Parts: sequence; structure tokens; C-alpha cells
Amino acid sequence: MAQSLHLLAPPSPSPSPSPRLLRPRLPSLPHHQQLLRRQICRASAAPPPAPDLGPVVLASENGISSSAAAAAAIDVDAVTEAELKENGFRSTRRTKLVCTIGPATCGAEQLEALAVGGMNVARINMCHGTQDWHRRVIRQVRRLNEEKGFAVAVMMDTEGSEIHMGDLGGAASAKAEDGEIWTFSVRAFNSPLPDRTIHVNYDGFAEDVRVGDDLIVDGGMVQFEVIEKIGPDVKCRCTDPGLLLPRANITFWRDGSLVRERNAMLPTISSKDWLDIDFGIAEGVDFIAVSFVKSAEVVNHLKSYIAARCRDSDISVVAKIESIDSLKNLEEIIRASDGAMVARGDLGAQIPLEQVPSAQQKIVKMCRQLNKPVIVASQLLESMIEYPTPTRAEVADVSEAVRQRADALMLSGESAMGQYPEKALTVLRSVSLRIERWWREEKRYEAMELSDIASSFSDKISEEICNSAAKMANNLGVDALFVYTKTGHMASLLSRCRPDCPIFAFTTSTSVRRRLNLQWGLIPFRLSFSDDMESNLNRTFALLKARGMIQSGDLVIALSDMLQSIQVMNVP
Ligand SMILES: Nc1ncnc2c1ncn2[C@@H]1O[C@H](COP(=O)(O)OP(=O)(O)OP(=O)(O)O)[C@@H](O)[C@H]1O
Ligand SMILES: CC(=O)C(=O)O
Ligand SMILES: [K+]
Ligand SMILES: [Mg+2]
Repeated sequence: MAQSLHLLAPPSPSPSPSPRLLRPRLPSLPHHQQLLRRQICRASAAPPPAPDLGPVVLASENGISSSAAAAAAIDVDAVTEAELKENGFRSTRRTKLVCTIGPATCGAEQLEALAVGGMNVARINMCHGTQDWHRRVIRQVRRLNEEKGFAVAVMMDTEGSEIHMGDLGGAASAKAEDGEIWTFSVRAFNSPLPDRTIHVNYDGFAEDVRVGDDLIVDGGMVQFEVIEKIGPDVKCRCTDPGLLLPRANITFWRDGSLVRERNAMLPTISSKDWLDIDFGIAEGVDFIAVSFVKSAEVVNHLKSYIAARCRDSDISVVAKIESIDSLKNLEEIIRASDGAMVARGDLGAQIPLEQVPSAQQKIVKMCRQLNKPVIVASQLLESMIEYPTPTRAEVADVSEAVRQRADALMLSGESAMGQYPEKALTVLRSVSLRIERWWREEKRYEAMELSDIASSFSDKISEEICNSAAKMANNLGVDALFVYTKTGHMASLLSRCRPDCPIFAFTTSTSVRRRLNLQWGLIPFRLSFSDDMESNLNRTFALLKARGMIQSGDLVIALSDMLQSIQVMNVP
């Protein structure tokens, strides 16, 4: 029995009055194949034949591959499916996990291990490696998705116009000891580099620094004091020893404050970044994260560039909040972007460290208000680069980000070049699960008053529906929210409410599904569906029951952005 509420809204852009199943992007097929396809569609609406069809596509046993099978299929993340079966869907993980891919994790097996371990998004950092290297990683991730049923999205992170060191002549790292004299130079060297010499990428470096300035490497991992300038070379004494890593970034400080004049004049998106962005568009990445964003203008600029370059694919732009300017213009930047990252590494080199936690909290809150996914990044499990267990303080840091209900947590060096990438991911996963459960059971989280964000009356209806549905779901203790959404918007509005139950988001497009994978609490499925909710629901229930992912009697609230409707029902 279903109880339903339909809000008759102004028609959405392309409603089809016909109750036919939609069959998007199916080529016209010979008559016998069309017949076959119709049979598959019908079969899937009836109570299920329940063979174990493997992790990806139902109906593959018919021997009809790709598009024909896809019409009858439901694609779900193989890992999520296993988690759902094992733990029941109340206890699926809500916090999403991003892993930076580097030398430690770029192989097929290592990528698969991360995907199995719960990686939702693979991040590649264009500060490091060549386009060929990154291309291999992106294609490997895509191949894994296709062959093994994952839905791992790819995020490309731009280098930005930061000042950073060269690549240490091929060495993996170099140790700087207390009191040692090192030369930082803008000269181009042949490798191997002379001893204790560092190349700096910014030509104005030797002019800009002054004797007495502090050079802070990698957000404070190593520090130097400038003692002498000789043409292109700057002699520095190590004042805080540590490990220098290739292409580590450098900031310089004078009289206790960051020297920004020059740096601030560099463009946010450099000419190299534009080449990388073209590369990302060509390779079809899902997200582009822009480093050192200073204003909304650059985000708008990039978004219109992407819109002009790829009409059918939609790449989300994530603003990295890692500079003083980005904090000053925070709200306009977040409004302009499709998401944000609290990039604590560089942020902690630009503002006093003790201000980073409050900045994090403010960014996370603002993103939730404005309905933009937010990633908390850098040093969450830094010690796990070298050690197999995290420090207690790191676990507390991870749990704080989970408690703030950030959409996603990110691994950087831990997964890019650490000794224990999979273990680090396991720690993020288990801490997230534990803290989420604890806060749910204790109802410890503060309910957040969500302000209105809709810009049209139709959006306003969607927003009200989602707010009400989330509240109903909590009050009725339903097992799951189901949302049928073409663009993903209604799924993200539900996620914004952070309801107690998981949200099954059904969408017709593979790329929307991958992008939803970054958002809190969403379990994205790809499914072709129609405007006829009755048939959608019957089909979905049959498909999910056949795979053991839901059971008769489960209580569900279903929403759709075509009809702008809410229905409450038990799974038959
Ligand atoms: N593709 C890569 N090739 C080689 N090393 C990499 C690669 N990606 C990351 N790393 C290593 O992992 C470390 C941490 O990665 P991360 O992406 O956080 O970089 P970062 O240099 O700190 O810059 P950002 O501020 O952009 O995050 C890097 O400093 C680098 O040593
Ligand atoms: C992730 C990143 O860019 C930072 O923390 O600086
Ligand atoms: K970067
Ligand atoms: Mg950074």
C-alpha cells in the first residue's frame, strides 16, 4: 500500500506524458533485437528471476551486451552492493572518500584495492607527473568501472600558480638537517643537481625574497632562513629540519606575515593549467579542482570555458579554499562553484595553524547551507605515510570532520606515496562508519536550520519536498529514501538534509551517477526510468530484491523530480 502526495508543479522541462519506459541512447536495432529488448523490459518489471548476475549489469546472461542490456539493467557500485548485503542499508557509510593517486597506487591492482576499500573519487594532482602518467591512471580507473562495476569518479586538481620546488633531480626525497646551508635557485640545472641545491619554479623568486625571510616548505614540514642572495641563487640555513619532497610548495614570510604581493599577481589558472584543463576535458574527468582560487570570477570563467568546450558532458568545478583571498571571498566563491575543498595543507601555510579548525568548520557549514559538496583534505592520517597505524590525534581529526558532516574526506600523501595506502583508507572507512553510527544512535548532531536556496518556483517546490521528505523519513524511521532524478539536483537536496537513513539515488546518466558519488549519504544507481512512478518503483523493487539489496516490508519514501511527488510505502 502506498500513500502518496503529488504536488502539481509547473511542468519540468521535458516531461513525457507517455508511460512508456524511456530508452535513452539506444541505437535503432534490427527487428528481432527490438523484440528481445521489449521482453527484457517486461521481464524486469515482473517479479524477478534471481540469478547471480555478477556485480554490474542484470540481463547480461541474455547474451545481449551493452546498450540493449542497459535498458533493463541497474548499475550499482559493486562495493556498495556488497556493503548493503552485509550490513543492511541502515549502516552504509555516508561519508565519501577521495584518494590521491600517486606512485604508490597507480597500478591496476592497487587501484582496484582502493576501489574495493571504498574509494569514491580518485584524485590526480597535476603538480606531479606527466599527462601520459595521468592519462594511464584515468583510463585504468575507467576500465575498472566498466569491467568490475565500480563507479569511481575522477577529480583532476590543477597545479595553480604557487611557488614550488623542482623535482629533486629524480630523488624521492632529501633530508634537510638543522643548520645546513642549502641553495634555492631559479637557474635551470641538468640532473643530477649539485648537492643541497633546490630549483624553484618562480622566476621572480630571487628578486622577491629578502635576507632574513623565512622559507616555509610544504606548509611547515621544513623551514629555512634566507641568509644571502647571489644573483639567481638564494642561500638559506635550515632552521627546522625535515624531509623535502619533490615539487613541495614554498611560501616566504617576513616579520611574521606571509609575503603575498607577487604571488597574488600570478593568475589562478596558469597557462600550464589551461593545457591540463584541456587534457581533463578530453579525458572526461568528472571534477576539476582549482587550486588557490581567489575569487568567484575565475570559477565562472572556467565554468563557461567547460560549457563551451563540452556541451554534452558536465564537469563539476571544485574550488580549493587554501589562501587568505579565498577565505575573504568565501561565500561568492562557494556560490559560483559546484563544490569546495578545505585544502588544509596550503591553508595552514597562509593563516596561523590555530585558525585552520575554525576555517574548516565555517567552510563545511557554508557548503551545506549552499548545497555544495565539501571535501576535508590534507594530513588527516599523515603519520600513516610511514606507519601502519594512525595517531590517536589523527583519528580524532577524522572523527571531527565526520561529525561536522562533511561530504567527503581525502587522502593525499597517505595514498599517493605512502607505505600503507589501503590501510589508511580502511581507517577512514571504519572511523567514518563508527562515528556516523554513534552520532545517529545518540542523536548527537545539531539539526541545522537550512535557509532557502531555490532561485525559481519549481526549484522551491523541489526544495520543500526534499526538506519534508527528510523530516518524514526521520520521524517515521524509514529504511531508505528513493529519489528518481535526471540531473541529480533532487538527490543533492536530500543529501543536504543529512537524513538518518541512506538515500538511493536513481539517475539515467553514468556521469551524473559518478558525480553523485561525492555527496554525503547518496548511493547512486544508474537506471533508465520513465515518468510513470508506479512502474519505476515496481521495476526498482524487483531489481533490488533480486540482488538481495532490499526486502519485502522495508519502509521507503520515494521522490521524483519529474513529478515532484512523495510516496510512502512498504516494499511489496
Ligand atoms: N602523480 C604523482 N607523482 C609523484 N608523486 C606524487 C604524485 N601525486 C602526489 N605525489 C606525492 O604525494 C605528495 C602528497 O600529494 P598531494 O596531492 O597532497 O600534493 P602536494 O604536493 O602536497 O600539493 P597540493 O597542495 O596540490 O595537494 C606530494 O607531495 C608528492 O610527493
Ligand atoms: C589539498 C591541497 O591542495 C592542500 O591541502 O593544500
Ligand atoms: K594541486
Ligand atoms: Mg594545496
